Amino acid sequence: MPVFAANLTMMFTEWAFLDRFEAAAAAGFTAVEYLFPYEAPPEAIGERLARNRLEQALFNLPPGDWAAGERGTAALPGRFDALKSDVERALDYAAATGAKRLHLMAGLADPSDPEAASSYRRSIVYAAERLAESGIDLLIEPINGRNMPGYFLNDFGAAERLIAELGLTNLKLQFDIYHRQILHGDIVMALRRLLPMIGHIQIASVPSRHEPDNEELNYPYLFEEIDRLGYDGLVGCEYIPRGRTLDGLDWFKPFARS
Ligand SMILES: O=C(O)C(=O)[C@H](O)CO
Ligand SMILES: [Mg+2]
Repeated sequence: MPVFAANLTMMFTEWAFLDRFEAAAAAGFTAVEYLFPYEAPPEAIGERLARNRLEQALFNLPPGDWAAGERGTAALPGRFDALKSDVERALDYAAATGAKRLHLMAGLADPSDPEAASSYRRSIVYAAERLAESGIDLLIEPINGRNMPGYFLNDFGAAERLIAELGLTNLKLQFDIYHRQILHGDIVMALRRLLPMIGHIQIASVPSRHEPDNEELNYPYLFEEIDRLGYDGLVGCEYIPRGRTLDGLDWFKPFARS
């Protein structure tokens, strides 16, 4: 059975961030992910993880000025020095939480801009090589333009080619099924073909990005396929609960830690 990670940025928002760890564990999750941990001390997060016997699945490297609309800086020329310190900051949190995969966001840039493409490659190579020293994988994730207009990495084919071309053993694909369906569809055949480079999977309903129990995707079938493929990573629940988080967890009951 897939091992699911509660996304504490989008789920359990009825609680303060540091209290979400206990709420997720009480609901039966054995792992968590979130977008950004940086507003809490790393040791406080590490303590919550240990106290609640939770695995830290993933978080994002610092994304630039999120409040100002930035969505990562890796593809933004002139931001390389800041990216290097962002990598160090993320590594501090990875050390405190035991995270073994970090997601590097590209930023808002034109995919056909050679300067952006060059900055993106440079950032990825630097970050991947630095993370490799700690046995951590670097993930890149294609994101659809409806959710993130202008995002640089907006195509699974481009991500696949870049990962293959760079040949970095710890550079992996963050396969968000929600984005895959919106961008390209053909989810199962893509899971089968890209499995060797998949470092993390995420789920949500399409088109509303709610619990994986409704709308256009057949998640019970997809969970069985993930098992058939022998995927041994984690599945991040990156969805917006329709109502209260706990009221929307019927889909999760067969997978919950008792
Ligand atoms: O947008 C997504 O799907 C992600 O997973 C990013 O990490 C956060 O925007
Ligand atoms: Mg995602």
